[in-house]
Amino acid sequence: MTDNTLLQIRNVSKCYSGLGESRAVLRDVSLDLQAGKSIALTGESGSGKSTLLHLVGALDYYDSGEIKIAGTNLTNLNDSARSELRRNTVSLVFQQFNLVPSLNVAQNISLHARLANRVDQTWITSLTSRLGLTELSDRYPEQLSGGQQQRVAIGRALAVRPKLLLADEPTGNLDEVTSTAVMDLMLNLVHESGAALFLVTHSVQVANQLDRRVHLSAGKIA
Ligand SMILES: Nc1ncnc2c1ncn2[C@@H]1O[C@H](COP(=O)(O)OP(=O)(O)OP(=O)(O)O)[C@@H](O)[C@H]1O
Repeated sequence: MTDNTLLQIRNVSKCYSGLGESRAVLRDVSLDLQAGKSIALTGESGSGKSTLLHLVGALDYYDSGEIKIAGTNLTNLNDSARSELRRNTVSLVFQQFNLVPSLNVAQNISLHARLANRVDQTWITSLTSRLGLTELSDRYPEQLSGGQQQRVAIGRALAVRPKLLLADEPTGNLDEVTSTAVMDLMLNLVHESGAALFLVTHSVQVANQLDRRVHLSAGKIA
């Protein structure tokens, strides 16, 4: 582990059990991600990509191994410490944009920053403008296109200036042209904010835009 290692995954394994059987979904997965760098996680459907992302986002629990984020060990971390990590250090962008329908664009973008009590209005105003959302600030999610909604979700995730941005197929719902534009913007903003990016994608084109590509095959890093 080097000094600027932000995410350290060591020998992580996870099984899902049900109907009397237990199935290994992740086996002995290890990787490091440095601050300011990006990794694309690729692999066939069912290879365990989302499961790994959820473990890193402290949304689920591993059976063995260890995950550390910015020096914090997720093993045995209690629920309130997990929530705090998700509020202050890690942000998530999903394929489904998960915007709050009753809040307008400006309110959605600043939502998590407000909840974390970390509103930096200069950064939020700049983010909103860079994302091309200034003119749309008063609109509600249902009045936006898919690409616009995803840009709001990216703005909301970056508004808190997370150390680690997790993204699960963030452009999976968008057409190719919109996807490329949204990805370019997201990568620029991630780079500018100094965050590390851990992104799940099926797209080789998207993966090639990141610093490194890690391939999962049947729960193991290939
Ligand atoms: N809650 C769960 N209970 C039982 N099995 C699960 C659960 N969640 C996922 N799985 C199984 O674990 C395996 C890995 O799922 P995961 O969603 O991580 O794959 P993925 O690589 O992200 O797939 P995709 O690219 O299709 O989204 C799959 O076989 C899936 O059926």
